Amino acid sequence: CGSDSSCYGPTNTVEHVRHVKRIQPGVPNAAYGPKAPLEWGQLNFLHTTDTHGWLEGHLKEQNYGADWGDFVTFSRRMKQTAGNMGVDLLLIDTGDLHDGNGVSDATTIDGTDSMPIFDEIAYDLLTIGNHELYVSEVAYQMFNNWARKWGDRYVTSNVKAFNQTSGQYEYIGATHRYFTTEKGLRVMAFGVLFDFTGNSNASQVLKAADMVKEEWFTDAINTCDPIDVFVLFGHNPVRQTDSSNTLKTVFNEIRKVHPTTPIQILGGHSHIRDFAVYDDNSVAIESGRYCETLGWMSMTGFSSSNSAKSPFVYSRRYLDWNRQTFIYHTKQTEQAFDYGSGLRVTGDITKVREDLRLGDLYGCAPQTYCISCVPFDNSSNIFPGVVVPAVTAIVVNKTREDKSRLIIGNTGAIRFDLHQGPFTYDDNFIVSPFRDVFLYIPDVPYDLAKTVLPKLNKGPIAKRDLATMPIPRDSCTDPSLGYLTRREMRQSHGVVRRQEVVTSGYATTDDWGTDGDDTEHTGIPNYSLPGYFQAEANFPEGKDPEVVDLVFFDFIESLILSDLGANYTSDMVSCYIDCSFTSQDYMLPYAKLAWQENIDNCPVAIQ
Ligand SMILES: Nc1ccn([C@@H]2O[C@H](COP(=O)(O)O)[C@@H](O)[C@H]2O)c(=O)n1
Ligand SMILES: [Zn+2]
Ligand SMILES: [Zn+2]
Repeated sequence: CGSDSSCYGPTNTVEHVRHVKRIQPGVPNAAYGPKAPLEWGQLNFLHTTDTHGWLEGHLKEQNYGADWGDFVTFSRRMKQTAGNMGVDLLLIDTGDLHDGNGVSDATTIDGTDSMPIFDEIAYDLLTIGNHELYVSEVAYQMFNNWARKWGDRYVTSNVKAFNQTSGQYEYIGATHRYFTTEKGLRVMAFGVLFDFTGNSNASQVLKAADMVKEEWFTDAINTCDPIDVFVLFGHNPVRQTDSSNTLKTVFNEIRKVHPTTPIQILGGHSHIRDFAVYDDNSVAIESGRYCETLGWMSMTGFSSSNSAKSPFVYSRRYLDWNRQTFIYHTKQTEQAFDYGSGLRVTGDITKVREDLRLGDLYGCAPQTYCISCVPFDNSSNIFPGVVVPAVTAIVVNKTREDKSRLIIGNTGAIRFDLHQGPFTYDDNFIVSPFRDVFLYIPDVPYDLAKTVLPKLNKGPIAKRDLATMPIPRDSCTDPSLGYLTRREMRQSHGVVRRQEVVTSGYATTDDWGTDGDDTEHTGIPNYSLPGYFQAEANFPEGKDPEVVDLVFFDFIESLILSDLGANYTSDMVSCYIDCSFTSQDYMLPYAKLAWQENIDNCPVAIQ
């Protein structure tokens, strides 16, 4: 076919517009909650991304209090609405399913108990995130179990896994998916990961620039089968932030062959709400993180024969992940909303939480400590407030406890704010989910060791995405008295009470301005933070030590060695406490050590 336009089906016609048109949102509702009904189009999208195991919802933040069971009900009701309206609704996920919550991370292999909970969502398309590829066992779980189960709906256009039987790297999911929607739109979908290099050797990530040269890809974009719309979805920020972003590479290749066919883009990875206009016939949405946001996008402009009638009109909306939102947009009441399927999933999550003992209490945090709602050196910041004292007190090799030590970590290892009140087994994973081993080099001259942190913070970050991300919460809290069980917590915030106030939360600015948030919020402070933190432990009083044990996460070993210079090599590095002592293991002992006051009557702070 090549570039002969006759062979790639319907194309846009006539009216070419300079600016991508949008459906005007309705009049805002003054009361707290969603501002107006969603603007449905002919083709609609619900988008999840970077859920990172938060299937239980946010137990301490009522604005994100829905759980995955509520989402099951919502997605089913929305599919039915689409059916009743005679339009299409696609459900899409763009990866990072693990690392961030006890539901996904408290099992020996991440995801063992959380992945089955995804079963009840009828996703049309899913793709892989970098967090499915750090650990070989997890990559194989995706390859051997979930890719098989999801079939051609799991599209991993540039990610392969090593098949131990064939001895070859093979695509984990499908390279692409060509399908026809219920209403007859012919869709060609590609699912691309950014140019990720931190994967274990169980997988192989093809650079997008190479992927687009693969025969299957050129065949797919030059196919004689008609294509009404491309869906380009991937674990990739929708805005070109750095050279590892691959969406634009693929977009450009599609455009060479299909200059005006609509390309709907869905992204993730940088954990923000965002929307970008690529060209007159292409827009892109990114839908936040951690089951805080559900993304909505719609488009209209296909003729009755499905040919594109430019200009298309689009809408986008970022929905807060709570039952009030779900109930409002399905025109239900609190009493009538639930489906048995959703309630069963809620029950499954409760069972997983009980089996894994995620509610076990380890301490009572005296206040809230956040990652970026206050400056990095503020005592309410989680680094000086919790992480530095915790690693100082707990990360100690008993045989070397008399030595001075510098402990260095990447700030990206801390994933979420720590809320005042009960600190549970679950909170350990919420704050520090990774299994990054504490390594060390003994007796490094202090004059050299002390140069490492400044060098790290000047150099490239072991990718710290959170620095640019808004944290949607107040630093002040409103503790209600008494310790609540999970069920009580859930009941107390399952429905956000309507108040005549605008609460704090995401206030997003994107290519279309500031009206994308479904519920208006006042916004929250978001201070930037360095890529790395450091704790000084057991230093002599009033003077510098001669040498220190330099302790660090294995995740940043290569950076540390390069900053120490050529005299330091990996054979000088060993496990500090033992090779199973990781970043999952210091917060619980610290909570036991530092936060026992009020433990029997620990007030829950639900924001
Ligand atoms: N073992 C690990 C793995 C990752 N990180 C941090 O997570 C960041 C990536 O997270 P996304 O959700 O944005 O994909 C990575 O840049 C590291 O900061 C880690 O610390 N340890
Ligand atoms: Zn992520
Ligand atoms: Zn990611």
